[in-house]
Amino acid sequence: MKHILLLNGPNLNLLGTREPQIYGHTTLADIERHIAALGETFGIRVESFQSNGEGELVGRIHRAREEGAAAAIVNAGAYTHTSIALRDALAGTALPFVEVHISNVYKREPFRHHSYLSDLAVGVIAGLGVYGYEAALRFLFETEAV
Ligand SMILES: O=C(O)[C@]1(O)C[C@H](CCCOc2ccccc2)[C@@H](O)[C@H](O)C1
Repeated sequence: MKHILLLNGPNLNLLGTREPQIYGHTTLADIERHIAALGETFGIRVESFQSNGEGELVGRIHRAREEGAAAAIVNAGAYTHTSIALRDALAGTALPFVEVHISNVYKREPFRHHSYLSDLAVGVIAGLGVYGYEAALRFLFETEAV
């Protein structure tokens, strides 16, 4: 069975517990369960990983490629806006990925308007709430990226 990586960055483990006005009430565990279940209907195994550490996220990207992941869904959190290391890991492993943001970062503070990842991504989804993760998975399946 083909597999993909669902990667979530710093503070996304807090989803559903704080700032619901921005990020909603769905927990990360709920997102991971939903995406895994939907992936199964597509014949895709979804491996989920969340870390608050930049280095751990970099290492998980390396491992995904080593293990033959076909693609990734990446919400790098605030590292989106700061991390050349994550950019280099995604570029270096050539893992096709969809960048997802729950909030519409372009309606928020200017420092969230730049991403070190977007030009490497197959596509970017922002502002659709947690539905962005499902849209990313459906896109990867329908376009046979996976
Ligand atoms: O909108 C997104 O998904 C973001 O990637 C979320 C990041 C923040 C994740 C923090 O998530 C929390 C969730 C609940 C409570 C506190 C933080 C933010 O730094 C990006 O600019 C946009």
